[in-house]
Amino acid sequence: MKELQVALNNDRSYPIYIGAGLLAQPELLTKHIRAKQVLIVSNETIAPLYLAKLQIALGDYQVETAILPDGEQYKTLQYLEKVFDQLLAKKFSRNSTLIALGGGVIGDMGGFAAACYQRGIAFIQIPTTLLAQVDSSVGGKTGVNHPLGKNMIGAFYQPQCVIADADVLDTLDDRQLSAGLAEVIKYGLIRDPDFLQWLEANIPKLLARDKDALAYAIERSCINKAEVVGEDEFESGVRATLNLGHTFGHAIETGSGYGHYLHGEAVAIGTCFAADLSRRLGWLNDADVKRIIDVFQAAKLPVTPPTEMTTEQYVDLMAVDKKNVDGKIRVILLEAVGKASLPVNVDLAQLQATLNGYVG
Ligand SMILES: NC(=O)c1ccc[n+]([C@@H]2O[C@H](COP(=O)([O-])OP(=O)(O)OC[C@H]3O[C@@H](n4cnc5c(N)ncnc54)[C@H](O)[C@@H]3O)[C@@H](O)[C@H]2O)c1
Ligand SMILES: O=C(O)C(=O)C[C@@H](O)[C@H](O)[C@H](O)COP(=O)(O)O
Ligand SMILES: [Zn+2]
Repeated sequence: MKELQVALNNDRSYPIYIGAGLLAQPELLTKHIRAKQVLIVSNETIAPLYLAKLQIALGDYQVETAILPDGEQYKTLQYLEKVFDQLLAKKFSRNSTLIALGGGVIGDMGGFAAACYQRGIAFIQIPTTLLAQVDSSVGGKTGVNHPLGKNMIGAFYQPQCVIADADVLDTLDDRQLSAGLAEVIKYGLIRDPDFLQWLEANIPKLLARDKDALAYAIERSCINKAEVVGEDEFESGVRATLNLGHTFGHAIETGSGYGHYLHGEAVAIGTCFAADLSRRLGWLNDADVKRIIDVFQAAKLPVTPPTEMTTEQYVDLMAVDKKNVDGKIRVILLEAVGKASLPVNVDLAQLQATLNGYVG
């Protein structure tokens, strides 16, 4: 097992445990639980696979469950309410613990529920998708979607620990594995060019679920994420680089209806779009853009946006991005392959012209 640390101020640092068979090691979990009441939040797909293991590990606790329907379209305030209903119905007190057992949707919702319930109860992330193990379970961004914008209601709220058991990825389907690779590739593009090179050589192994390759990709991704979050927990600077591809990606997710495109797929398309904008600014050349498109395609990810949406719809949705300031759309671009910019104001005419090239 590998143990990494997310280093934060005020004693809020926490470990990320990465390895095989971790769900069968109850002490990893129990050493972070302070009192008897534990609520496990999961969904209808994951619970039948892994809930019993956790319940066995927590044999001495009062374990209750909140099982949500599966899908990005349920990452809403309405379904968050189901978690609060259960916490209240079972009379959970302030020293109780919420465990999020699932992918990014469950992690974001569970974390937000924990942040809100009685103004904050302890929270543990047990990520079960590649995307959640390499990105969403680390760093404390929690929240839900709104019909008009992705992750628009939420809080920064850090977990007590993250337990990433690589074995659970065995049951993940290939499309979800590829979606996770989009965020893995992101680290290479924004700050870790050596990792990008490694990925270019090893994506076939990752797609074939080679255990060593996956373990390495998860660890190196978490190292990158932990470093960025440790430097800028609340996104006043460098953390915004983790949003590469997300301004456009979130517009695709919201505009096409949550759940149609997976988050990682939308991020892959959004990153290729950001690469195109970076080329127009003279920061990348044609070969750089091709290299970026190639790496996503090698990971079996889409690279062009849905044409059912219009330029106007895209611009409208990008106008509600959290990085925007004073009504100006701001995006993360690439100054080079392996080096992200901080948020850049985009010229509206150039944005529209670029979008017209894709969607007419
Ligand atoms: N908080 C953050 O920093 C952050 C970072 C990236 C993404 N996100 C959010 O995460 C969400 C995407 O997360 P995701 O890609 O994990 O999607 P997801 O949570 O919807 O999970 C994907 C699918 O895989 C299933 N699943 C999960 N684990 C499984 C397993 N082990 N075996 C079989 N099936 C399994 C789920 O039930 C679901 O159907 C988005 O809402 C995105 O906004 C948040
Ligand atoms: O941790 C971060 O910071 C990220 O931006 C990670 C992203 O991969 C993630 O999708 C995040 O939820 C997007 O954040 P948002 O602030 O744009 O909603
Ligand atoms: Zn993301």
